[in-house]
Amino acid sequence: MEAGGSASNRAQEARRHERELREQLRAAQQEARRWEAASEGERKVAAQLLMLTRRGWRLLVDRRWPGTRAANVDMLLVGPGGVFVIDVKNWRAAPGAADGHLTAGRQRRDGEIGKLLAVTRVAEVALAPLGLSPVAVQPLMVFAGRSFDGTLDRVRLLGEREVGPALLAERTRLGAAMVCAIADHLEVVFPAYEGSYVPEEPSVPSADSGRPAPDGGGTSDAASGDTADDNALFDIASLCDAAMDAARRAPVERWMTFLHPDQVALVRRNWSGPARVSGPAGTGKTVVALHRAAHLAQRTTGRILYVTFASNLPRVQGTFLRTMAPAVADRVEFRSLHSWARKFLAERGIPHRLHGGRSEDAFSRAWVRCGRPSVLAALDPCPRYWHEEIDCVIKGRGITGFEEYATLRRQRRRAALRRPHREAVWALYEEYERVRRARGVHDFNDILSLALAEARARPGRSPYAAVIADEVQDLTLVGVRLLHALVGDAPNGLLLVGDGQQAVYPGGFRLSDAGIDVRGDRGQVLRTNYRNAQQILDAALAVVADDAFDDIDGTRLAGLRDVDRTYHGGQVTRSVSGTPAEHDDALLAALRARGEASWPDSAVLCRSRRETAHYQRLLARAGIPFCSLERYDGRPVAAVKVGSYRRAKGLEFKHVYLPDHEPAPAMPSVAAPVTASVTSSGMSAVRPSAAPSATSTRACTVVGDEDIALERAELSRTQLFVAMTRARDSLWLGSVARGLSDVS
Ligand SMILES: Nc1ncnc2c1ncn2[C@@H]1O[C@H](COP(=O)(O)OP(=O)(O)OP(=O)(O)O)[C@@H](O)[C@H]1O
Repeated sequence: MEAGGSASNRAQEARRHERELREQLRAAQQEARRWEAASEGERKVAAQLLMLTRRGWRLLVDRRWPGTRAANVDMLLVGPGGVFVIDVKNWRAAPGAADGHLTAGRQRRDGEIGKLLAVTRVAEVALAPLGLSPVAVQPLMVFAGRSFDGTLDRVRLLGEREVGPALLAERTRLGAAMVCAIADHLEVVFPAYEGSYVPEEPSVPSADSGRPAPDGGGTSDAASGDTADDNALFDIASLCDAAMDAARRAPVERWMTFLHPDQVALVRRNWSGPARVSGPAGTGKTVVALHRAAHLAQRTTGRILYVTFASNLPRVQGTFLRTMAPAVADRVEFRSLHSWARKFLAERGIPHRLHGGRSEDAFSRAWVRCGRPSVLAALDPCPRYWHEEIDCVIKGRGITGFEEYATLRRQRRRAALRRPHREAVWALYEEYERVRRARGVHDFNDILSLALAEARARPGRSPYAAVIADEVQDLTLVGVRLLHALVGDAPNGLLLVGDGQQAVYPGGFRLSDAGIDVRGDRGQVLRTNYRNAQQILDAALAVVADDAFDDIDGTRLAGLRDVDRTYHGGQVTRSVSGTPAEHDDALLAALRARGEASWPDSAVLCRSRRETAHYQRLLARAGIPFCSLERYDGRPVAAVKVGSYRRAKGLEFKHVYLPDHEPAPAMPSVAAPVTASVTSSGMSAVRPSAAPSATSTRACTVVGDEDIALERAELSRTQLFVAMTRARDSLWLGSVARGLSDVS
């Protein structure tokens, strides 16, 4: 009964909508008939656009092009869907768009595209001070008397029938007040011609309305002599569909259209060589990088490569770009660095065999033979530290000779290794390489080194006009060298985006080590946090306040950074439980208390993969829908996201829950043992005392060297800081009072 009732309500609503659209289109057609100087085809285009003006859009017709003597802009249209710079073509011959060329019959008309792009740029510049990103200003060519739907460069090409529905279906970008402000601004920048052909006063509809287009070139129904009412019937159906499509889709997020004018300036900047954008968490670095990618794609015909270290982030960022700049989305390639390198090697026919598991196993064997019996075990008996030393320091930096390693200043590594230690590390490294090669497998570092060697040996013509690396602090030196090799020092070629304070992997590098110079205006710092409510940012900064860090540009920065806050308030909840079981109950209670509606905007973030699996099981048992961050692609999904701190990099959520969040203890003497207890449901809840690294699932509790313990503690504080700064509105911090759980 209820379902039937709502279906009938929907049908009534659809009929009301249809009546409204029919009236709006009929009125627009009557008004368009008064455009005496226009051809019939142009009037039909105008009717479609005038119909939009009855739905909150503003249309400016026949405007002067500033800076030119005689050139004009056919139309500027501003509405919920953004700003459109419109050129109307009333060609006798049929338009075509193939192989990158615009044609009218057999004639090339590429100059028309160039002209439209040039005037669109003028509009972009004019709107930049209002904070409008170039992605929201779109060039549109409309063919009177034609049916057409295509794209060339970034220019949308539409026929007169397609234009109304296409614009109506655009997702909402601008509110009514902004539409007004932008249109007012454009009216000043693009002044009207005197004697513009839109009459001020309504006049009697002309007798010839509805006649076939005078150019006779139309092949579509539009030029076939339909009456206005027939046209209305035809158009109404597609307009209705488009309006319903648009209503179904949520508005485009504000940051996809508006930026701070300083951000727009970075997006549009001309850099003479490699550049870097840095800044604390949440200051809009990724937002700038995505707009920059779209902007460069709009400016060039080449492809843009956008890479990160994390494998899940490219999917999310690709979804964002498709939403904010669909016209250029297919020219921006989102990839994790390793997946890109493997594709590159395959394309170049370079044999490779990546096998993480067998490589791990090769290291374990090397450790047993060469590491455990050496001086290294006295410094840190846990092989993980030494595995990281090989991964992040030796192979990550592409070091192939001992002497280079012997004198290396090891970034972000605290333990002072004397020569005998370094000799022992080198012996371990050589043994690992020997075993790995014997097994015929490559590790992740090998993939990047092979790709770098190939890129340098056969540079060829880069398929990329530009390369953008996000979260660059997590790449290795070899990784950054590889990206640099793709575009070199070309103007606007390489953009590195990231924040040294958020480095969640050991080791590190300086850009100068990679031969990359970003001095002067090519190194830009963002300082305004747009993401985190103040309480959350303060709590997160307190965690790393005492941890000064080396940035990749070689400067040393204090942990407590100067950040301008835009978002006050927020909620930080600390929950301390007596046992792991009580802790997990508290997490479920907190999730339930905030309510089901909040779950799609919530994330439970965990220190390790093992803990992630534990909390996924917990939510599954509690009947709370969840989605693994490994699979999340940025599209709305009605489930709580669950994943590790590392998988959450670059992402954000309204509500973040960090169960068992305490960072690793700072001193070896207080290193906590692995704790295990049995919950009331009989489930074993095992929690390692520190966040295990990706290279080992075992948690190390025995630490020999104080500096190594301090380094580990610092890294785990950084990881916690990154996880905390994923929260926009609320942050839940759960912990177990260890003393209590140990005796239970
Ligand atoms: N100009 C702006 N106006 C309003 N919100 C903005 C603006 N710029 C960015 N934001 C918002 O700030 C949030 C953080 O942006 P972004 O993810 O780009 O920051 P980030 O510096 O890359 O963060 P992190 O380093 O922590 O990953 C985004 O959700 C976006 O909504």
